[in-house]
Amino acid sequence: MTYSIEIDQICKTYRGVGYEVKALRNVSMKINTGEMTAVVGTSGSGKTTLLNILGLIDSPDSGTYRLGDIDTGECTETERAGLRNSRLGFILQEFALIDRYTVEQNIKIPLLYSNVPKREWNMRIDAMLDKLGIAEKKKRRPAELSGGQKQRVAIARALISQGDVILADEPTGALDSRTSLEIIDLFQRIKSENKTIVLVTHDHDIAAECDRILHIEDGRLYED
Ligand SMILES: Nc1ncnc2c1ncn2[C@@H]1O[C@H](COP(=O)(O)OP(=O)(O)OP(=O)(O)O)[C@@H](O)[C@H]1O
Repeated sequence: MTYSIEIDQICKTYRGVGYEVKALRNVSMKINTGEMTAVVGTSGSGKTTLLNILGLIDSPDSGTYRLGDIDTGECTETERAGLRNSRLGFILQEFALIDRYTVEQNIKIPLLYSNVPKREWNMRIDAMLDKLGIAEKKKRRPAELSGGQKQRVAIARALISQGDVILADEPTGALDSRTSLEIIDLFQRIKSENKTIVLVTHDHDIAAECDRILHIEDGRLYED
């Protein structure tokens, strides 16, 4: 059986002059394709560190991480960048949109680093805008959008390269509770297209909408 994500005995320690922080301690988990998993934990417990490792932004000190059938520890930096662009979609804290770009330009960014032929870009962007219900905002800039609309743009940007694993850091953190639930509904729709979603959240109501809840405490992972 191949899991979408399989990590085994991952450790990560941050070291500097006079300090050492064990951010992840022997973390193991398997996530199936099409599962929506919440990672919850208090501030400083290791959630972002885990997400950065899953996103191939950072590497563990020890342990293995398989993305589908690929052992990422065996990959070169170029191969990791290739996986980031083709397999993964990121939704970062506070949307992380570029203010001076329009909605369309923001969504286009991952395509610049992908293998998607240029002639397909406009069609893909329009289809994605339609799907997320923000087609009329195409030429607007982030400052002209509501929080929920900004988050939809961030989700569109994460989905545009058609990666199969979506990693989201506090995707509802900046939204009121009604808009948060709308965004979670959207995730559930995305999930039904066989995407694997891992989201970090402080919000237990949001976590409760996921298929699984993983808790991190002081760098250790527990499942409900
Ligand atoms: N670059 C770094 N250098 C040193 N220590 C770090 C670094 N990044 C994170 N840490 C430490 O590692 C631990 C885990 O941090 P991490 O950002 O993963 O937590 P988190 O659960 O995402 O927290 P929050 O919910 O506040 O974002 C914390 O103690 C943090 O201070």
